[in-house]
Amino acid sequence: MTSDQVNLFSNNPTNESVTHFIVGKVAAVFFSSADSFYKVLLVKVSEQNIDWHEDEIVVTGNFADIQEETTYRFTGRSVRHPKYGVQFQADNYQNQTPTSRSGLIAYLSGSDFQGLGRRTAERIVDTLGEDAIDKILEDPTLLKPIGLRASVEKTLLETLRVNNGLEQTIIGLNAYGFGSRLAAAIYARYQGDTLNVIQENPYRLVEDIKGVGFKKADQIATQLKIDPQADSRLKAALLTEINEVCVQNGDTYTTAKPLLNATMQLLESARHVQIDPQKLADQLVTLAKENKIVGDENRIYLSDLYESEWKIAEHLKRLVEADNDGNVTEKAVERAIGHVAKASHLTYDNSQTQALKSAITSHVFLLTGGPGTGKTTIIRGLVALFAELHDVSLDINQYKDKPFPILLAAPTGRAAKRMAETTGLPASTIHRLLGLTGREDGPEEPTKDLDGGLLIIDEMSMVDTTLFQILLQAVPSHMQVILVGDKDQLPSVGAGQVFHDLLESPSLPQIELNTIYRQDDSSSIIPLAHAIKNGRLPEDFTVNQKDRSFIACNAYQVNHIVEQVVAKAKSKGFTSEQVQILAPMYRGAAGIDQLNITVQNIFNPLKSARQKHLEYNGQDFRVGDKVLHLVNSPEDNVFNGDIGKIVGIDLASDKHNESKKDQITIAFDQNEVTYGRADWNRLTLAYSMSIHKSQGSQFKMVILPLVPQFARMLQRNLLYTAITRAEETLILLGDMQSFERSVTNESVNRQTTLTKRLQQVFDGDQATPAVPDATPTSAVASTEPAPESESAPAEPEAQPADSGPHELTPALVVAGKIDPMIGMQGIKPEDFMPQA
Ligand SMILES: Nc1ncnc2c1ncn2[C@@H]1O[C@H](COP(=O)(O)OP(=O)(O)OP(=O)(O)O)[C@@H](O)[C@H]1O
Repeated sequence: MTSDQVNLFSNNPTNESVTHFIVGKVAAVFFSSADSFYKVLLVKVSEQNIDWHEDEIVVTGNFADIQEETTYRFTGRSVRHPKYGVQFQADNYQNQTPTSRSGLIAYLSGSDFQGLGRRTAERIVDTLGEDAIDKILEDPTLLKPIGLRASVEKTLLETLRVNNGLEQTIIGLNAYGFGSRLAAAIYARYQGDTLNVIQENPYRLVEDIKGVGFKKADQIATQLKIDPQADSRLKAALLTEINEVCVQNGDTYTTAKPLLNATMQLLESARHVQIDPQKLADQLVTLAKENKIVGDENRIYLSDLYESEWKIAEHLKRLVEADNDGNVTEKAVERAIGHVAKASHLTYDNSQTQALKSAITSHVFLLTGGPGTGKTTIIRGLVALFAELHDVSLDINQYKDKPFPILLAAPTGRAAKRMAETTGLPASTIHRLLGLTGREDGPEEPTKDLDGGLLIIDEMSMVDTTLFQILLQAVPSHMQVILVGDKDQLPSVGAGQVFHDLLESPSLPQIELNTIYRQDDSSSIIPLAHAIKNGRLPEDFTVNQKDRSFIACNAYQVNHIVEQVVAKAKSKGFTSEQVQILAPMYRGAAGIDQLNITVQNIFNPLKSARQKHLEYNGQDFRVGDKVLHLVNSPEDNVFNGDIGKIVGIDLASDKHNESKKDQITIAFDQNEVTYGRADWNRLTLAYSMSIHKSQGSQFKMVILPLVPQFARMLQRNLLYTAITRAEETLILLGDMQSFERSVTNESVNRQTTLTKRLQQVFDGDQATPAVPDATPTSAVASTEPAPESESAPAEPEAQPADSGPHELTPALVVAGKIDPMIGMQGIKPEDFMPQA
């Protein structure tokens, strides 16, 4: 028994030195959690030391692979459940393999081991002794002298491994410090090989298991005394840092110098060792050879992002050049636009008319424009136009057993909801449209194939490279695709600046709407947005308007002013859902964290010491709090950025709390979700939130502090995105210089190569990047059959339209089409050594 198994003394109220246990056969598994090892079992008790006088007992705990009708030894403690009475809460368990001669013979000749009779079982025990099972597991060749039939020997080994190995694996994973969720994920990946894999190369976990970072793997490696200069360690650190750089900056590639510098720092600080720079440079090249990264000129990409950019370009070319022009004449389009304008009582201006015409006759079309310029109006118009020109009904009741021919989608739940409201038609998140969970690892995810004639994506600026590639892959060639967004908003959270890059391409038809229509109600927020977009603050910026005001203050005054403004808003009837504080950073006197506490105490103060509340991570959660969900949880139908309200808090100590665990229940628009402690890191108070998290949402009143402390973040697109979240009232606070700085600080473009790929693919210029000595390759699959050669098989021809997933290019690098070493030649340690 490992030390992990004896971890319950402290829970034993009566006798500090006794390990409580139950031995018994599992009669039934009452409950088995889908995403962890948690199970509730009914056990027929054969032995125990907990003063239990009944035949059966309910045992709960984290168990990997419990077999019914198998005997286990559970260690833990008995607890009294308010509803179900006494249960045994197991901290650990072990398959109870019999150790006496007769027990062992009975076990081996029992129903678990097909084809093994009593006589053979006796022979095994007589030959190998009473610890036969351990010996066999250690060295299966010991069975040879017994002379078992091959199939019997195989079953015997497999069963012994299942019965005895899994618990050991889970115990081993626990010893490495993995909790139930991660242990389940790791076991699911490596099965019976789990501990071997970890012992051999714990750094594999970084690549294979989401949620295991370099530092965790490095800790295990230290435990295992793995050499800090080991290749596997250097490679894992390099991959971690490429990811980090791309995630942090939103770039799709990096270059050798910053990458190698950051990696060096990670490697040296984590284990206090000096790393040989030449070895690190060598491993970068090895990673390229292993197709995990790609070098192109001086750029270094993760293979997935590299391929995604190429594939986006190729899919767009496939769509643009698809042979799907119906017989819609220009005249018919003009006539239909007239009908639609009349029905909506609008006179479209020139660029709007042009947008409608172009969009409805293009295979792919991009529409951008600031707030109030008519993007939604055009989406509505296009839906009506499409319906008229293709003679389809917009009555969703007529599509009970067939798909609706127009697909509307947006990157977030809130944006999709707005789209549905403004069009009166079904709209969904892109993830839901594609049947994705949001936990996808890479661009190779299988998705649903889309069905219909027209796809409109709103809030396109929020769509990242990977998601866009997955989306395009699912679009059949006959489908028209219209991408709508505001190019001046912040780019996606994930890598890339897809909408920006697409708009840079002359090969994609596009229109920018510039005339502002939503001004009739004397809104001054929209003109402010347009002024900011054009790089200036209006003259009247500090003059209070009906719908916006500016309050000059420093960082240390922000909190107090927000307090006053929110208290006043509350007294005027504003609810916490309607008032949103936005800020660029979490820390500091004017940061999100501090403002959350302040505003929480106005909208939802703790009224008495006896009121239920739970503290977590410096936040105090109370019933009635507005909270933000931070990750995608498709199993609960809640997604990153969803805002909800706490409707219940259950404390473990509550008399009536059957779960005996601390829990928070939150009502979202769509459903209620209960979070156990392990999931609280998915939540944060949402009275104040980051501008990035607010993308795709709008609020009646927005309060925005900008102070010099946020200097690092102050950029034009950040300010622009923040103020365009305000529907009716905008309160700006801070100092003029910070606002001026934001406006003049033109947003820095991310490092991406999508525009370049579009140009290369559309121009048919798919030649090898110009690198001396690089193996000559064709960078992307051409739609023309590739010349046959011995080494590279002929490229399959482009798939015919609408034939399932649109996988034009096989994994480029993997298929040997791209030399992963391009750009890697000649990388020398001095290229990335810190400057003296
Ligand atoms: N040609 C037009 N004539 C009159 N009103 C118009 C015209 N185009 C748009 N509008 C009106 O202007 C307002 C803003 O338009 P719309 O909501 O389509 O803009 P938007 O670009 O989607 O704005 P946002 O991005 O802020 O949601 C709406 O009330 C709309 O009816």
